[in-house]
Amino acid sequence: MIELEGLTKYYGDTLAVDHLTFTVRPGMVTGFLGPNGAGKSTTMRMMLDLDHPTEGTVRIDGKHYRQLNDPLTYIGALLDAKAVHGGRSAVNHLLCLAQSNGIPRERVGEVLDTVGLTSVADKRSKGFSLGMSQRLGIAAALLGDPKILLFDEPVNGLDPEGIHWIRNLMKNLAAQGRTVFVSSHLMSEMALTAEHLVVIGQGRLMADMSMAEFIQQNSRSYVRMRSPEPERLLDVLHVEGIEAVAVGNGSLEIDGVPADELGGLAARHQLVLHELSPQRASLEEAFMRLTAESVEYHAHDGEPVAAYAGTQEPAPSGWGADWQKKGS
Ligand SMILES: Nc1ncnc2c1ncn2[C@@H]1O[C@H](COP(=O)(O)OP(=O)(O)OP(=O)(O)O)[C@@H](O)[C@H]1O
Repeated sequence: MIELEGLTKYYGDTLAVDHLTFTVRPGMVTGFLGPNGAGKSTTMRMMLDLDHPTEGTVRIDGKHYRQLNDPLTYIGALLDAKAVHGGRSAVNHLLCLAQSNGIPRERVGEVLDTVGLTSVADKRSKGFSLGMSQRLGIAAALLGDPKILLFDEPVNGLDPEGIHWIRNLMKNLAAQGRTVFVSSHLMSEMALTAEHLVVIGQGRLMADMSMAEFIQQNSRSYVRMRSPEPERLLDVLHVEGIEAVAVGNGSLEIDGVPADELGGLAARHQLVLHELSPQRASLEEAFMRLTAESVEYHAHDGEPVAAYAGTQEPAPSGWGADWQKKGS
């Protein structure tokens, strides 16, 4: 497993990661979520000793990364798919990694096959599309057959077939008892892949819980009812002391009463129902709700905004003119 304790990183005056303490456990896919600039990549880089913490520690199976012999056999990672020597062929890139980590060369062919790059194994990686580079990065992560895998935005650039493939790959790796830690901005994808979530905002831990718990705690669940006799339905609910909100189309929304209870009540009063549906928010809604306050950059509808909110500074160049930093 991966254990973080009080992990903190300052870049100059910028606090990128703020006393993060959590454990990533084996046997499941753990999703790592946070708005842009929340500190996800910085945290993953520190897990791999690519960045040094200002404070705190990361342990990989109880050891510091530097103490691992042949680290690729403990932990494999895809961080930046384009961070490869473009002049090298896919096979040579993997052979170099294999040699420096005591991994037999036959393994290179195996992982190229796993990620579907065998036919372009001898091509230079600088000609690879983003999707092909992602696959090569995943091959590198799998090379040492590690127990722990980190993937930063692994579905970037992949087509629907590729996304489906990586989803199954991650689930299979977790089912084999491995620790799989993955960041993604694609909430619908994360909802299908991860069982557990770690959510950060402005470098701080905001949630560390199961997917189901996260959605339940950070969203509203209610039941929608629709009847051709909305007035009578409202009366019946009123008599039972159940509050309902009319939302148009003759639909009512009811909080805090299970759908089967409401169905039973309608049946007892011989009320015809055209709809009786429990509504549960999506991961995306739950995420937006939890992180609304910690989002660093907001897009604005309508007129472009030229300056930071709450400061007199001009908006940073490189950002679209309609991006605005939230005053904190
Ligand atoms: N090398 C660096 N030098 C200075 N500041 C940095 C550096 N790397 C990251 N930061 C800052 O640290 C904060 C966290 O950045 P990080 O890239 O870790 O966030 P992230 O959650 O991965 O964001 P995204 O979802 O946009 O990739 C940001 O404010 C960022 O500007």
